[in-house]
Amino acid sequence: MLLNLEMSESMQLPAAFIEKYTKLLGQQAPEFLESFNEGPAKGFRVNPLKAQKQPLVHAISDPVSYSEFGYYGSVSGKTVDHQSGLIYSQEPSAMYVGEVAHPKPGERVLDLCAAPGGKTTHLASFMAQEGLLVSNEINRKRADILAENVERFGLKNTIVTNESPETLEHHFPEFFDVVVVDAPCSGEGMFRKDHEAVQYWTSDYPASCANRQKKILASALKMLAPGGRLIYSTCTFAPEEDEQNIAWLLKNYADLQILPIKKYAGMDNGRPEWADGNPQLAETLRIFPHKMRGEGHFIAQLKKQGQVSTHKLSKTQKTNVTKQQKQDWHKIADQLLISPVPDSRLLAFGDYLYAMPVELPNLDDLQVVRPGVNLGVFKKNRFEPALPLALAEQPQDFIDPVAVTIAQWEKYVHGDTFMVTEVKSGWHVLCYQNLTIGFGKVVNGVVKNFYPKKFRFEIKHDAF
Ligand SMILES: C[S@@+](CC[C@H](N)C(=O)[O-])C[C@H]1O[C@@H](n2cnc3c(N)ncnc32)[C@H](O)[C@@H]1O
Repeated sequence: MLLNLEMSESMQLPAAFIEKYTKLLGQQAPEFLESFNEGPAKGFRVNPLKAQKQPLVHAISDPVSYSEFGYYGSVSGKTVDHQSGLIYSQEPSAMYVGEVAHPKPGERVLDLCAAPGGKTTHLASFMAQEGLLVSNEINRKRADILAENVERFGLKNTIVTNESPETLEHHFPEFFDVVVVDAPCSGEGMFRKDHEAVQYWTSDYPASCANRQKKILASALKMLAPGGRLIYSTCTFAPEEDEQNIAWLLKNYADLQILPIKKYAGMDNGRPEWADGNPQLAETLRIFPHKMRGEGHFIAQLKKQGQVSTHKLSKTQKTNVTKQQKQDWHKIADQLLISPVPDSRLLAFGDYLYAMPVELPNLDDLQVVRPGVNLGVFKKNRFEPALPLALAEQPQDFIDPVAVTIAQWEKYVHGDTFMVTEVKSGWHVLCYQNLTIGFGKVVNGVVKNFYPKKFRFEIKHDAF
């Protein structure tokens, strides 16, 4: 018999790290340092944008008190909950960033350092598919993963860009109501999850991260509209990257003020004495792993003075599809969808067709990974619908959805064909219970499989 036990190995922390936090934390230091020998806290959020309101496989018996959508527990990627985008795996203390940001439907939101998408999917959970969420990631490979997670979550109001903050600032001057900077950091709060992260740590690392963070923050502020909010977070304990960066902002930007953050049991105030002593820094927030079930986070919320503008866009992105492309799309869309997206929001990117968010700014000269929902691909004289369209809509939005059993779902995600009865030939969305899972093309009772090869997996059933 094999026992699957999750062991936590004792961690070798750098001597300089131990010395630093012993000085900073005083009496609390032993408990803090000891917490690195425990296993990491795990959690997930449930996607409120899906018609299915509760996970079908994952238990939601252990809610995270400060998060509307969060639960403790690990996620299995090989489940219908995960494949359909109903759940997103996220370390519990990271969930408080999205809660603090809590954008409203209709707002313009920027997630500046967004991959792999934990905060983006959380922000979108509050936005009810309205307004605009620009989810940006500087690293191309990570931006692709971000786009996959955005698509799995089914986000219609979100575009994914792959830009540096310096480039982005020229496109969106004073544009956003909410800007989230979940900054690249020294990652001390990742040590338990990723033991290798310890190897990168040196005593100068936090200071070099802080320099990079200041540059990112300067760009972020150029994009923040008057009256808008900046949410800054890190998953590190280093004061250089946390309170000291906020002290720097307050000194250098007279139009910024700190907004208080609600603190739940176990959460700490920021430490003014770890920066320049400005008492307002106590309004920032710290989550420590020895005080809460989480890996640790720092969060600050700031407001830019001024009146919220009326949001007039000088130039919006116009549709660019040809008459032929429109015809090819409608041939399929009119059979599949109860209300296909208006033609004015169709955008062709090479052979791919996207549905743009409403009121999308002009995207010329930007590296865009995903300008909206990928509706499908133009093939020779025909259009093939794509998985992101299935995941962005709910079963009731489709004409003739096909209900599959769990055994058929397993075949689908493995890339196999399967049989259905009394289903008209042609394209259909496939649903397991109240979840859309993808498209299939039915030909004489056989469902041809169009689940993308890169996402396929096998469910192994234990033999008795
Ligand atoms: C802490 S991670 C973001 C995690 C993400 N917000 C989430 O919740 O899933 C920081 C991100 O910043 C990106 N990054 C690195 N250097 C950057 C820079 N100079 N400007 C902007 N982003 C940067 C990294 O590639 C990384 O994906």
